[in-house]
Amino acid sequence: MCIFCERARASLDDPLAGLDGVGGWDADSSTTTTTGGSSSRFNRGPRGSREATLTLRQKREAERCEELKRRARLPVTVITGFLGAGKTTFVNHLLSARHGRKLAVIENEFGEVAIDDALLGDGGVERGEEAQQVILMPNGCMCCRVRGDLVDALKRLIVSASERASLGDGDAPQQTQQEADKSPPPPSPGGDPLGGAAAPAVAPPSSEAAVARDTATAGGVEAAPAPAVAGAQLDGIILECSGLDELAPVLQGNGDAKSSTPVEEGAEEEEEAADSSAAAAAAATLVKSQLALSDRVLLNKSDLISPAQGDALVDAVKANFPGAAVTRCERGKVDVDLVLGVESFSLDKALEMDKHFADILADKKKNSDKHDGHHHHHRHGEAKANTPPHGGGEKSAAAAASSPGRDHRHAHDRLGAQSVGVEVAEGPIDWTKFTSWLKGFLEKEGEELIWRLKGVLWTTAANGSGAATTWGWGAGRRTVVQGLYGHFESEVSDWPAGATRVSRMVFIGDLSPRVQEALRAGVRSCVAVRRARPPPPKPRAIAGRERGSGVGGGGGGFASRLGAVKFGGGGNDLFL
Ligand SMILES: Nc1nc2c(ncn2[C@@H]2O[C@H](COP(=O)(O)OP(=O)(O)OP(=O)(O)O)[C@@H](O)[C@H]2O)c(=O)[nH]1
Repeated sequence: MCIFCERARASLDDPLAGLDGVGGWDADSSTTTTTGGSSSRFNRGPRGSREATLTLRQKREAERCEELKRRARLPVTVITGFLGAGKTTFVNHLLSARHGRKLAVIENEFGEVAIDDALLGDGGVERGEEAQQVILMPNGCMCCRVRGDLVDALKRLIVSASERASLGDGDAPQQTQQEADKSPPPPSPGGDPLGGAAAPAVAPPSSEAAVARDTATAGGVEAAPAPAVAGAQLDGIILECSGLDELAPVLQGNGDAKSSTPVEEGAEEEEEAADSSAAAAAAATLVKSQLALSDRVLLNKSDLISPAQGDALVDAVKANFPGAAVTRCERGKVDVDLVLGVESFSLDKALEMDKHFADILADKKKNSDKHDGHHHHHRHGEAKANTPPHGGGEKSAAAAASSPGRDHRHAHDRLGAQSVGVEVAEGPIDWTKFTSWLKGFLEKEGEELIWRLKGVLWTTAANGSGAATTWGWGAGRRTVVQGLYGHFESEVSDWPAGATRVSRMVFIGDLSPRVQEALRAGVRSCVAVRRARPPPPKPRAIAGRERGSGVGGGGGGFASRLGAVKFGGGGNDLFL
């Protein structure tokens, strides 16, 4: 707060204090003094009804300071939900809807290779009129590994918003609080990736997207102390989907029935069964903990269930989590006012969360020297290095009223998910080959192995036309692949002008090292074979009409003309 504001505040708290020497205060009578030609009256009426009047300049300063404070309040919305629940789809809805806010998305990408950023924002979202911004926080759990990054990102957004506010906004017309709440800070100059186009929002981590999309968020961060922000104990939104058969028991309270059982070393089958049980229990815990912290619950993919199932699920959520507003939707399409700027942050929940963090730290310390007792989640000696830190939502686990004492690591680890990322830039993927390989792989290895796959592929031009790979790659297509549990779909479009062609795929699931390697090799094996360009057509007799048109006159000219039209000027230019 600036010196003027401090004095102004002090004077309003106690008119006898502060402001001395600034405007002049006659303690004994209602007098007016003048400073620098500006009116500076501090009228003292009957005791207790004093009224201070600031100079225009002082008022400006104070207003500016308040403005700065107000603008620094950047609401943050955390979006979380399980793999494939529809978080990215929802964030894209937020980004493209016309709501008058500018949003930044802080996204915790779960996986070795970033995909979600390509699916958000510039990656093909039809944007609304407001500039948007996506900030990536690769591969981490919001509550542990990337917590510091999240705090940093939010701080920078706040600072950048404050800086913008201080740049000449003092003379701007005053907004109503409501307008101000909806009005994002203006872009800052210079293309600063954080301060540039947009104000903040947080996007989901891939799996539990905190968008803080657990991965996702949008909206604002209160200028709260960093730990509070980092805890993502802000507005929680869960996007849950159509897996109602599985979810309903969880919500009914018996989803934890298959809790972990002690596993004996060497009992392979039992261990696998326990793994599966533990994963189910961990998933249940995760869902419950996310729900416990959420103020808004979006039941997405309602198109995939019957109305009766939808009713049952809504009832179950309401019965178990009465604090949450439940909305059914398809493709995340809800009124944005339902989820942005609701300011539903709960201090109680936050405090509980802080306790949870303290527990985690203590637990971490206690176990640092011990062999991990949860050996069943990294079975068959799998390397742990690649185990994704699943779940910003587990941080909520301890905060979940139902299970405050849960071990944070349980939910992380028992999910037992690994991710494999593949990036290929040498050439486009032969789409026909890729689909055939993927189908074969899932048949052979089992569909349940891969929980989630997603990618943006540079595919041969043939994709979409059904034709086999041609001798030239052409411009290639941009193919978005989305898959859940053995089902996958694709969407083909053209690459935006100037975009770098590259293929990126991520697979998430119960992936042993062998399977991980097979997935990497499999994708790479689908790179299109670059065929030699066929020789130009032989010179042939030109029909009279053609000759008359001036196209002919020589076989070389014809071929050259053809090349220019179809292949961009002839030569071996196979890469248009
Ligand atoms: N039928 C149907 N499909 C949907 C709906 N919402 C999203 N999807 C599809 O579900 C798949 C996953 O959606 P995403 O938005 O990528 O899910 P996510 O939660 O971000 O997934 P992760 O990246 O794994 O965390 C995509 O193929 C979407 O097109 C919906 O309401 N109905």
